[in-house]
Amino acid sequence: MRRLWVPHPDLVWAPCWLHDTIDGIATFGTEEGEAVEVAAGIISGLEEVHQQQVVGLDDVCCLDTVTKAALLHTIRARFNKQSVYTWVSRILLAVNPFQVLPLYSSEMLDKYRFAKEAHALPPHIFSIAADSVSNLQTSSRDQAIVINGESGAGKTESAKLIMSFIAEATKPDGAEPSQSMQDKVLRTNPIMEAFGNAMTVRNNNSSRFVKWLSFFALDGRLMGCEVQQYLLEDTRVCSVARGERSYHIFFQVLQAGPLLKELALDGPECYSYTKAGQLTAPGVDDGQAFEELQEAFTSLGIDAAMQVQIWRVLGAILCLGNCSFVNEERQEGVRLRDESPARRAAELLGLPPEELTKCMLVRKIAVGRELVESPQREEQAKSSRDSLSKFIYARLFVWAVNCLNQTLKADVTSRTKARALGILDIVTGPAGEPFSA
Ligand SMILES: Nc1ncnc2c1ncn2[C@@H]1O[C@H](COP(=O)(O)OP(=O)(O)OP(=O)(O)O)[C@@H](O)[C@H]1O
Repeated sequence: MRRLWVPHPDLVWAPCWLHDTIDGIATFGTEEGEAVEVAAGIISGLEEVHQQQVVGLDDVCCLDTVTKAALLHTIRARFNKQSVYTWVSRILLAVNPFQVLPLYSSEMLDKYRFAKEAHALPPHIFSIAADSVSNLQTSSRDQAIVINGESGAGKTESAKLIMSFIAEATKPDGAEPSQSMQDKVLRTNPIMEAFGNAMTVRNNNSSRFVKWLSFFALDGRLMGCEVQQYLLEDTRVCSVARGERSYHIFFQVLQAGPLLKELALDGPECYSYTKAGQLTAPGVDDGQAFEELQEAFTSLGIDAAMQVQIWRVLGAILCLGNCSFVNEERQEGVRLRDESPARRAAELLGLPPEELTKCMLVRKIAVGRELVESPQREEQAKSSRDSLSKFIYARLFVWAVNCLNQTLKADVTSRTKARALGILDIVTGPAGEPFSA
Protein backbone atom coordinates (compact mmCIF):
# COMPACT_ATOMS: atom_id res chain seq x y z
CA MET A 1 0.00 0.00 0.00
CA ARG A 2 1.33 3.48 -0.85
CA ARG A 3 2.06 5.88 1.96
CA LEU A 4 2.00 9.56 1.10
CA TRP A 5 2.10 12.99 2.75
CA VAL A 6 -1.52 14.13 2.46
CA PRO A 7 -2.95 17.62 3.14
CA HIS A 8 -4.83 17.45 6.44
CA PRO A 9 -7.30 20.02 7.85
CA ASP A 10 -5.71 20.07 11.33
CA LEU A 11 -2.22 18.64 10.95
CA VAL A 12 -1.45 20.50 7.69
CA TRP A 13 0.34 17.37 6.40
CA ALA A 14 -0.23 13.83 7.66
CA PRO A 15 1.49 10.57 6.68
CA CYS A 16 -1.39 8.47 5.27
CA TRP A 17 -1.97 5.07 3.61
CA LEU A 18 -3.79 5.14 0.29
CA HIS A 19 -6.85 2.81 0.56
CA ASP A 20 -8.72 3.34 -2.69
CA THR A 21 -9.66 5.78 -5.45
CA ILE A 22 -13.32 5.89 -6.49
CA ASP A 23 -15.00 8.43 -8.77
CA GLY A 24 -12.03 10.82 -8.63
CA ILE A 25 -11.84 10.76 -4.81
CA ALA A 26 -8.82 9.17 -3.12
CA THR A 27 -9.40 7.83 0.37
CA PHE A 28 -6.45 7.68 2.74
CA GLY A 29 -6.15 6.47 6.31
CA THR A 30 -3.93 8.03 8.98
CA GLU A 31 -1.92 5.96 11.45
CA GLU A 32 -4.73 6.49 13.97
CA GLY A 33 -7.34 5.18 11.53
CA GLU A 34 -8.85 8.53 10.54
CA ALA A 35 -10.11 8.65 6.93
CA VAL A 36 -8.87 11.56 4.79
CA GLU A 37 -10.30 12.20 1.31
CA VAL A 38 -8.60 14.24 -1.38
CA ALA A 39 -9.10 14.71 -5.13
CA ALA A 40 -7.42 11.79 -6.89
CA GLY A 41 -5.85 14.27 -9.30
CA ILE A 42 -3.44 15.57 -6.68
CA ILE A 43 -1.94 12.16 -5.83
CA SER A 44 0.78 12.42 -8.45
CA GLY A 45 2.04 15.60 -6.73
CA LEU A 46 2.19 14.08 -3.22
CA GLU A 47 5.51 13.01 -1.68
CA GLU A 48 6.18 9.42 -0.60
CA VAL A 49 6.55 8.91 3.18
CA HIS A 50 9.86 7.44 4.30
CA GLN A 51 9.87 5.58 7.62
CA GLN A 52 12.68 7.84 8.83
CA GLN A 53 10.39 10.86 8.45
CA VAL A 54 7.79 9.65 10.94
CA VAL A 55 9.88 8.53 13.90
CA GLY A 56 10.91 11.97 15.18
CA LEU A 57 14.66 12.10 14.60
CA ASP A 58 16.76 14.37 16.84
CA ASP A 59 18.12 16.31 13.89
CA VAL A 60 16.09 17.23 10.83
CA CYS A 61 19.31 17.32 8.82
CA CYS A 62 19.62 13.55 9.29
CA LEU A 63 16.51 13.00 7.15
CA ASP A 64 17.37 11.62 3.71
CA THR A 65 14.58 13.71 2.20
CA VAL A 66 13.63 16.94 3.90
CA THR A 67 10.23 18.32 2.97
CA LYS A 68 7.92 20.76 4.77
CA ALA A 69 5.72 17.81 5.73
CA ALA A 70 8.63 15.74 7.06
CA LEU A 71 10.00 18.70 9.03
CA LEU A 72 6.62 19.44 10.57
CA HIS A 73 5.91 15.82 11.39
CA THR A 74 9.33 15.26 12.94
CA ILE A 75 8.74 18.18 15.31
CA ARG A 76 5.19 16.93 16.03
CA ALA A 77 6.28 13.34 16.69
CA ARG A 78 8.93 14.61 19.11
CA PHE A 79 6.54 17.04 20.80
CA ASN A 80 4.07 14.19 21.40
CA LYS A 81 6.86 12.43 23.34
CA GLN A 82 7.44 15.64 25.37
CA SER A 83 10.65 16.31 23.45
CA VAL A 84 10.11 19.97 22.72
CA TYR A 85 13.51 20.53 21.11
CA THR A 86 14.76 19.48 17.67
CA TRP A 87 18.04 20.20 15.92
CA VAL A 88 18.39 21.62 12.46
CA SER A 89 22.12 21.11 12.41
CA ARG A 90 23.33 23.71 14.98
CA ILE A 91 20.04 25.60 15.09
CA LEU A 92 17.64 24.52 17.82
CA LEU A 93 13.90 24.50 17.17
CA ALA A 94 11.87 24.86 20.37
CA VAL A 95 8.13 24.32 20.64
CA ASN A 96 6.42 25.99 23.59
CA PRO A 97 4.95 23.21 25.79
CA PHE A 98 2.80 25.66 27.81
CA GLN A 99 3.28 23.38 30.79
CA VAL A 100 6.08 22.72 33.23
CA LEU A 101 8.08 19.78 31.94
CA PRO A 102 10.79 18.04 33.97
CA LEU A 103 13.48 19.26 31.61
CA TYR A 104 15.34 21.92 33.54
CA SER A 105 16.47 20.31 36.82
CA SER A 106 19.96 20.91 38.18
CA GLU A 107 20.80 17.31 37.22
CA MET A 108 19.85 18.08 33.64
CA LEU A 109 21.88 21.27 33.75
CA ASP A 110 24.92 19.36 35.01
CA LYS A 111 24.44 16.69 32.36
CA TYR A 112 24.94 19.31 29.63
CA ARG A 113 27.42 21.36 31.57
CA PHE A 114 29.86 18.51 32.11
CA ALA A 115 29.28 16.69 28.81
CA LYS A 116 32.34 16.36 26.57
CA GLU A 117 30.21 17.17 23.55
CA ALA A 118 26.87 18.72 24.57
CA HIS A 119 25.67 18.64 20.98
CA ALA A 120 25.86 14.83 21.02
CA LEU A 121 23.21 14.72 23.78
CA PRO A 122 19.49 14.98 22.96
CA PRO A 123 18.53 18.44 21.65
CA HIS A 124 18.05 20.87 24.52
CA ILE A 125 18.28 24.60 25.21
CA PHE A 126 21.08 23.78 27.67
CA SER A 127 23.06 22.32 24.79
CA ILE A 128 23.08 25.71 23.04
CA ALA A 129 24.12 27.37 26.29
CA ALA A 130 26.79 24.74 27.01
CA ASP A 131 28.24 25.12 23.53
CA SER A 132 28.52 28.86 23.79
CA VAL A 133 30.06 28.75 27.27
CA SER A 134 32.55 26.12 26.19
CA ASN A 135 33.45 28.14 23.06
CA LEU A 136 33.79 31.22 25.21
CA GLN A 137 36.27 29.40 27.42
CA THR A 138 38.25 27.65 24.72
CA SER A 139 38.17 29.83 21.62
CA SER A 140 39.31 33.40 21.08
CA ARG A 141 36.06 34.39 19.42
CA ASP A 142 33.01 36.13 20.84
CA GLN A 143 29.77 34.14 20.85
CA ALA A 144 26.18 35.07 20.03
CA ILE A 145 22.86 33.32 20.51
CA VAL A 146 19.87 34.62 18.54
CA ILE A 147 16.44 33.69 19.88
CA ASN A 148 13.75 34.36 17.38
CA GLY A 149 10.05 33.54 17.03
CA GLU A 150 6.50 34.82 17.22
CA SER A 151 5.10 36.49 20.31
CA GLY A 152 4.42 33.78 22.89
CA ALA A 153 6.77 31.28 21.26
CA GLY A 154 8.89 31.04 24.41
CA LYS A 155 11.85 33.31 23.59
CA THR A 156 12.03 35.04 26.97
CA GLU A 157 11.75 31.74 28.84
CA SER A 158 14.50 30.31 26.64
CA ALA A 159 16.70 33.36 27.27
CA LYS A 160 16.15 32.97 31.02
CA LEU A 161 17.08 29.29 30.85
CA ILE A 162 20.26 30.17 28.97
CA MET A 163 21.04 32.90 31.52
CA SER A 164 20.58 30.43 34.40
CA PHE A 165 22.89 27.98 32.66
CA ILE A 166 25.57 30.62 32.05
CA ALA A 167 25.25 31.85 35.63
CA GLU A 168 25.73 28.32 36.96
CA ALA A 169 28.46 27.28 34.55
CA THR A 170 30.61 30.36 35.17
CA LYS A 171 30.14 30.51 38.96
CA PRO A 172 33.47 30.47 40.78
CA ASP A 173 33.79 27.48 43.11
CA GLY A 174 32.46 28.25 46.59
CA ALA A 175 30.88 31.58 45.57
CA GLU A 176 28.01 32.79 47.72
CA PRO A 177 25.05 32.64 45.35
CA SER A 178 23.42 35.75 46.79
CA GLN A 179 26.49 37.93 46.27
CA SER A 180 27.74 36.69 42.99
CA MET A 181 27.66 38.45 39.66
CA GLN A 182 25.59 35.49 38.51
CA ASP A 183 22.86 36.31 41.00
CA LYS A 184 22.88 39.96 39.95
CA VAL A 185 22.49 38.97 36.33
CA LEU A 186 19.42 36.88 37.15
CA ARG A 187 18.00 39.74 39.21
CA THR A 188 17.74 41.88 36.09
CA ASN A 189 14.80 39.76 34.92
CA PRO A 190 12.12 41.09 37.31
CA ILE A 191 13.17 44.66 36.52
CA MET A 192 13.23 44.26 32.75
CA GLU A 193 9.92 42.39 32.83
CA ALA A 194 8.18 44.94 35.08
CA PHE A 195 9.09 47.85 32.78
CA GLY A 196 9.19 46.12 29.42
CA ASN A 197 6.52 43.40 29.58
CA ALA A 198 2.76 43.60 29.34
CA MET A 199 -0.25 41.39 28.81
CA THR A 200 -1.24 41.00 25.14
CA VAL A 201 -3.87 38.79 23.52
CA ARG A 202 -1.10 36.30 22.65
CA ASN A 203 0.96 36.31 25.82
CA ASN A 204 0.16 37.47 29.36
CA ASN A 205 3.81 38.35 29.91
CA SER A 206 4.88 39.63 26.52
CA SER A 207 8.18 41.51 26.09
CA ARG A 208 7.43 44.72 24.26
CA PHE A 209 11.04 45.52 23.40
CA VAL A 210 14.07 43.88 21.87
CA LYS A 211 16.72 42.77 24.33
CA TRP A 212 20.44 42.28 23.76
CA LEU A 213 22.32 40.87 26.71
CA SER A 214 26.12 40.62 26.70
CA PHE A 215 28.09 38.57 29.17
CA PHE A 216 31.80 39.27 29.55
CA ALA A 217 34.01 36.41 30.68
CA LEU A 218 37.72 36.25 31.32
CA ASP A 219 39.40 32.88 31.67
CA GLY A 220 35.98 31.26 31.90
CA ARG A 221 34.83 33.50 34.76
CA LEU A 222 31.96 35.91 34.44
CA MET A 223 33.31 39.47 34.78
CA GLY A 224 30.21 41.44 34.02
CA CYS A 225 27.16 41.84 31.91
CA GLU A 226 25.39 44.53 29.93
CA VAL A 227 21.76 44.84 28.92
CA GLN A 228 20.65 46.87 25.94
CA GLN A 229 17.07 47.53 24.97
CA TYR A 230 15.68 48.64 21.64
CA LEU A 231 12.32 49.52 20.17
CA LEU A 232 10.28 49.76 23.35
CA GLU A 233 6.60 49.89 22.39
CA ASP A 234 5.97 53.22 24.11
CA THR A 235 2.45 53.68 22.68
CA ARG A 236 1.35 50.98 25.14
CA VAL A 237 1.79 53.48 27.98
CA CYS A 238 -1.19 55.48 26.72
CA SER A 239 -3.31 53.07 24.71
CA VAL A 240 -3.82 49.33 24.54
CA ALA A 241 -5.80 47.06 22.25
CA ARG A 242 -8.92 45.28 23.52
CA GLY A 243 -8.06 42.46 25.93
CA GLU A 244 -4.55 43.81 26.59
CA ARG A 245 -2.89 45.71 29.38
CA SER A 246 -0.31 48.45 29.84
CA TYR A 247 3.11 47.68 31.33
CA HIS A 248 3.11 45.42 34.41
CA ILE A 249 4.92 48.03 36.49
CA PHE A 250 1.87 50.32 36.68
CA PHE A 251 -0.29 47.52 38.07
CA GLN A 252 2.45 46.41 40.45
CA VAL A 253 2.69 49.89 41.97
CA LEU A 254 -1.07 50.38 42.04
CA GLN A 255 -1.70 47.22 44.06
CA ALA A 256 0.70 48.25 46.86
CA GLY A 257 -1.74 49.66 49.48
CA PRO A 258 0.60 51.60 51.82
CA LEU A 259 2.55 52.99 48.89
CA LEU A 260 -0.64 54.26 47.25
CA LYS A 261 -1.49 56.07 50.45
CA GLU A 262 1.98 57.57 50.70
CA LEU A 263 1.88 58.81 47.11
CA ALA A 264 -1.84 59.68 47.19
CA LEU A 265 -2.56 57.37 44.28
CA ASP A 266 -5.66 55.23 43.64
CA GLY A 267 -6.29 51.80 42.12
CA PRO A 268 -5.82 51.04 38.40
CA GLU A 269 -9.56 51.54 37.80
CA CYS A 270 -9.07 55.27 38.45
CA TYR A 271 -6.54 56.07 35.71
CA SER A 272 -7.35 56.48 32.02
CA TYR A 273 -4.14 54.75 30.95
CA THR A 274 -4.73 51.65 33.06
CA LYS A 275 -8.52 51.38 32.98
CA ALA A 276 -8.54 51.46 29.15
CA GLY A 277 -7.40 47.82 29.16
CA GLN A 278 -7.56 44.75 31.39
CA LEU A 279 -6.92 45.39 35.09
CA THR A 280 -5.44 41.97 35.80
CA ALA A 281 -3.44 39.50 33.75
CA PRO A 282 -4.18 35.79 34.30
CA GLY A 283 -1.15 34.03 35.74
CA VAL A 284 0.60 37.31 36.59
CA ASP A 285 0.74 38.04 40.33
CA ASP A 286 1.34 41.80 40.50
CA GLY A 287 1.81 41.73 44.28
CA GLN A 288 4.47 39.06 44.25
CA ALA A 289 6.13 40.56 41.19
CA PHE A 290 6.32 43.92 42.96
CA GLU A 291 8.05 42.31 45.94
CA GLU A 292 10.53 40.63 43.60
CA LEU A 293 11.06 43.93 41.80
CA GLN A 294 11.84 45.76 45.04
CA GLU A 295 14.23 42.99 46.13
CA ALA A 296 15.93 43.09 42.73
CA PHE A 297 16.35 46.87 42.87
CA THR A 298 17.72 46.67 46.40
CA SER A 299 20.18 43.91 45.58
CA LEU A 300 21.39 45.92 42.58
CA GLY A 301 22.07 48.98 44.74
CA ILE A 302 18.93 51.02 44.03
CA ASP A 303 17.88 51.88 47.57
CA ALA A 304 14.40 52.44 49.01
CA ALA A 305 14.59 56.23 48.61
CA MET A 306 15.48 55.94 44.92
CA GLN A 307 12.74 53.37 44.45
CA VAL A 308 10.19 55.86 45.81
CA GLN A 309 11.39 58.33 43.18
CA ILE A 310 10.67 55.73 40.52
CA TRP A 311 7.16 55.09 41.86
CA ARG A 312 6.59 58.86 41.90
CA VAL A 313 7.48 59.17 38.23
CA LEU A 314 5.14 56.30 37.38
CA GLY A 315 2.39 57.89 39.47
CA ALA A 316 2.95 61.17 37.64
CA ILE A 317 2.52 59.46 34.25
CA LEU A 318 -0.79 58.02 35.42
CA CYS A 319 -1.97 61.42 36.67
CA LEU A 320 -0.95 63.02 33.38
CA GLY A 321 -3.16 60.50 31.59
CA ASN A 322 -6.14 61.80 33.59
CA CYS A 323 -5.69 65.35 32.27
CA SER A 324 -8.51 66.33 29.94
CA PHE A 325 -9.19 69.57 28.14
CA VAL A 326 -12.06 71.93 27.32
CA ASN A 327 -12.17 74.76 24.83
CA GLU A 328 -11.55 78.23 26.16
CA GLU A 329 -14.56 80.48 25.98
CA ARG A 330 -14.28 83.41 23.63
CA GLN A 331 -10.64 82.74 22.78
CA GLU A 332 -8.45 80.26 20.94
CA GLY A 333 -7.03 77.24 22.71
CA VAL A 334 -7.99 74.90 25.52
CA ARG A 335 -7.69 74.78 29.29
CA LEU A 336 -7.61 71.87 31.74
CA ARG A 337 -11.05 70.52 32.58
CA ASP A 338 -9.84 69.84 36.12
CA GLU A 339 -6.49 71.06 37.38
CA SER A 340 -5.97 68.45 40.09
CA PRO A 341 -4.44 65.61 37.97
CA ALA A 342 -1.89 67.98 36.43
CA ARG A 343 -1.15 69.50 39.81
CA ARG A 344 -0.64 66.04 41.32
CA ALA A 345 1.57 64.97 38.39
CA ALA A 346 3.69 68.09 38.86
CA GLU A 347 3.99 67.47 42.60
CA LEU A 348 5.12 63.89 41.99
CA LEU A 349 7.68 65.05 39.45
CA GLY A 350 8.81 67.98 41.56
CA LEU A 351 7.95 70.49 38.83
CA PRO A 352 6.03 73.79 38.90
CA PRO A 353 2.43 72.85 37.89
CA GLU A 354 2.12 75.77 35.46
CA GLU A 355 5.22 74.62 33.53
CA LEU A 356 3.87 71.10 33.18
CA THR A 357 0.44 72.37 32.16
CA LYS A 358 2.00 74.67 29.56
CA CYS A 359 3.69 71.67 27.91
CA MET A 360 0.22 70.40 27.04
CA LEU A 361 -1.69 73.61 26.34
CA VAL A 362 0.85 75.56 24.36
CA ARG A 363 2.87 74.67 21.31
CA LYS A 364 6.24 76.26 20.66
CA ILE A 365 7.09 76.91 17.04
CA ALA A 366 10.48 78.07 15.82
CA VAL A 367 10.11 81.10 13.55
CA GLY A 368 13.55 82.06 12.34
CA ARG A 369 15.58 82.36 15.53
CA GLU A 370 12.59 82.98 17.73
CA LEU A 371 10.30 80.55 19.54
CA VAL A 372 6.69 81.55 19.16
CA GLU A 373 4.03 80.12 21.47
CA SER A 374 0.66 79.20 20.05
CA PRO A 375 -2.38 77.74 21.83
CA GLN A 376 -3.24 74.11 21.08
CA ARG A 377 -6.55 72.59 20.06
CA GLU A 378 -8.02 69.75 22.13
CA GLU A 379 -6.62 66.94 19.99
CA GLN A 380 -3.20 68.58 19.97
CA ALA A 381 -3.23 68.97 23.75
CA LYS A 382 -4.13 65.29 24.17
CA SER A 383 -1.37 64.32 21.79
CA SER A 384 1.15 66.47 23.71
CA ARG A 385 0.00 64.92 26.99
CA ASP A 386 0.48 61.39 25.61
CA SER A 387 3.82 62.23 23.99
CA LEU A 388 5.03 63.58 27.31
CA SER A 389 3.88 60.43 29.14
CA LYS A 390 5.54 58.15 26.58
CA PHE A 391 8.72 60.19 26.65
CA ILE A 392 8.95 60.12 30.46
CA TYR A 393 8.27 56.37 30.54
CA ALA A 394 10.83 55.59 27.84
CA ARG A 395 13.44 57.73 29.65
CA LEU A 396 12.65 55.96 32.92
CA PHE A 397 13.17 52.60 31.24
CA VAL A 398 16.50 53.74 29.77
CA TRP A 399 17.51 55.08 33.18
CA ALA A 400 16.62 51.77 34.90
CA VAL A 401 18.61 49.82 32.30
CA ASN A 402 21.58 52.17 32.77
CA CYS A 403 21.39 51.63 36.54
CA LEU A 404 21.48 47.86 36.00
CA ASN A 405 24.46 48.22 33.72
CA GLN A 406 26.33 50.33 36.28
CA THR A 407 26.02 47.50 38.78
CA LEU A 408 26.73 44.73 36.32
CA LYS A 409 29.49 46.24 34.25
CA ALA A 410 32.91 44.70 34.05
CA ASP A 411 35.78 47.11 34.59
CA VAL A 412 37.18 48.48 31.36
CA THR A 413 40.52 46.67 31.50
CA SER A 414 39.03 43.26 32.10
CA ARG A 415 36.33 43.99 29.53
CA THR A 416 38.77 44.68 26.73
CA LYS A 417 40.55 41.40 27.40
CA ALA A 418 37.34 39.48 28.02
CA ARG A 419 35.34 37.50 25.48
CA ALA A 420 31.68 38.39 25.03
CA LEU A 421 28.66 36.12 24.82
CA GLY A 422 25.60 37.93 23.51
CA ILE A 423 21.96 36.84 23.61
CA LEU A 424 19.48 38.56 21.31
CA ASP A 425 15.78 38.09 22.11
CA ILE A 426 13.83 39.42 19.14
CA VAL A 427 10.29 38.80 18.00
CA THR A 428 9.25 38.10 14.40
CA GLY A 429 5.79 38.24 12.92
CA PRO A 430 3.82 35.09 12.02
CA ALA A 431 5.47 34.85 8.62
CA GLY A 432 8.92 35.61 9.98
CA GLU A 433 8.77 39.33 9.25
CA PRO A 434 11.16 41.34 11.40
CA PHE A 435 9.89 43.18 14.44
CA SER A 436 8.62 46.71 14.13
CA ALA A 437 7.49 48.89 17.02
N1 LIG B 1 10.16 26.00 28.03
C1 LIG B 1 8.97 26.31 28.54
N2 LIG B 1 8.38 25.50 29.45
C2 LIG B 1 7.17 25.80 29.96
N3 LIG B 1 6.44 26.89 29.61
C3 LIG B 1 6.98 27.74 28.72
C4 LIG B 1 8.27 27.51 28.13
N4 LIG B 1 8.51 28.50 27.26
C5 LIG B 1 7.46 29.32 27.33
N5 LIG B 1 6.53 28.88 28.20
C6 LIG B 1 5.23 29.49 28.52
O1 LIG B 1 4.85 30.34 27.46
C7 LIG B 1 4.67 31.68 27.91
C8 LIG B 1 5.17 32.63 26.85
O2 LIG B 1 6.56 32.47 26.72
P1 LIG B 1 7.53 33.72 26.52
O3 LIG B 1 7.08 34.87 27.33
O4 LIG B 1 8.92 33.24 26.71
O5 LIG B 1 7.25 34.03 25.00
P2 LIG B 1 8.00 35.09 24.08
O6 LIG B 1 8.35 34.39 22.82
O7 LIG B 1 9.11 35.75 24.81
O8 LIG B 1 6.83 36.11 23.80
P3 LIG B 1 6.89 37.69 23.54
O9 LIG B 1 7.57 37.90 22.22
O10 LIG B 1 5.44 38.06 23.52
O11 LIG B 1 7.62 38.27 24.70
C9 LIG B 1 5.44 31.77 29.22
O12 LIG B 1 4.88 32.72 30.09
C10 LIG B 1 5.29 30.35 29.77
O13 LIG B 1 4.06 30.21 30.44
